[in-house]
Amino acid sequence: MSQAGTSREDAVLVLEDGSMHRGEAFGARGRTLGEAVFATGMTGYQETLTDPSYHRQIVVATAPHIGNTGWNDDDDESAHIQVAGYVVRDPARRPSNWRSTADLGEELARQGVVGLAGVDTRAITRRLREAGSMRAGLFSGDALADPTSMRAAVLDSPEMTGADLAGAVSTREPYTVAATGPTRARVAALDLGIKANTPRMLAERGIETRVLPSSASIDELLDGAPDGVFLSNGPGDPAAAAHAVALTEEVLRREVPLFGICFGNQILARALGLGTYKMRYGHRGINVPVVDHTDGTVAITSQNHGFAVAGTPGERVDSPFGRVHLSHSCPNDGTVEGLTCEGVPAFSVQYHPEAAAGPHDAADLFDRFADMMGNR
Ligand SMILES: NC(=O)CC[C@H](N)C(=O)O
Repeated sequence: MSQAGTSREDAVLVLEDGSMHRGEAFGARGRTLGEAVFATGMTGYQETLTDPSYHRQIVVATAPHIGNTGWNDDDDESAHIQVAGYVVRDPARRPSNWRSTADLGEELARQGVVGLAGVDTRAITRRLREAGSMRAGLFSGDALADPTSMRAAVLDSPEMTGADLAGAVSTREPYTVAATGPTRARVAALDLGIKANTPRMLAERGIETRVLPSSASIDELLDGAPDGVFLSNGPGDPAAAAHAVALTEEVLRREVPLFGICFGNQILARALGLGTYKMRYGHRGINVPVVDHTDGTVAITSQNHGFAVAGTPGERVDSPFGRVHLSHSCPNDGTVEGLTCEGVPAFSVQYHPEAAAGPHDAADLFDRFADMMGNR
């Protein structure tokens, strides 16, 4: 190894379709398996890598040059890197930023995350776009093997469809994030893979957040009679998240104000009796447009999802909890991007108002939640 983090050692990405993409080892050496997905953000790799929603996914960065600003002490969205593996084209040889404390390749190695560099990430992305996200493996160092056995390992690995993963990333113990300034409301957040910026943005609005493990009971969730319940983002298939869906049904029954983002949007949908499905390749980027059908406005949003809520954007459908407006959609492909309940105080979006990384167009959704709790 020439220096920690990067070297000219071989590494290979093996996709489920049998294609092999050879490049150089980046980060830790070894073997990792996961679902290969592509992310299009030009910036924000540290937030992406530490977003728990990427658990068990091998992320391919379409931006060709990654690592320019190194790694810093401020931008983690959780306690550690969450992706199963990282694939980049051209890692920065020398990071430069006033906040940088480490090199990206070194940090991946330190945290034991296997990566691959020096491959044509746009060609890989075109393959994932045509064939869809697929199971994959990264192999380097001692884990490099003959193509047949590497592909067999990939074909042996679990599918993302049906995967119940929130429990693997959720907090073990409850914790509280205090409001900045006087406390205006108290929220119970079900941690299905929550990002650090969410309680922070609630705190800025005078909201105290108690974060609970995904396994919490309804009594634990509603202990102390919170003013609202928040359903976080998170990894895995919403169809496998039966406990979170059951909790949500009970919250809706009790008419406690509820706000969900991303996985939380899918959980709310299922609690309302709507379906969710696996998208071909999903939305992962920081410039995804979303139309709000209530007023025709468009927001540019941060997104990271591979499943979506079924239905026709703009329509209103009946649910056990009253009418539901499929109130938001993505104009790129017509995917449902948000729900507004008209019979109970609940709404959700498929995108990330907490951004980190990404634009702040949707930050007012936290104000909408605060107002909903204020008007209780
Ligand atoms: N960011 C998220 O919450 C992702 C939700 C879900 N795991 C999906 O892939 O669609």
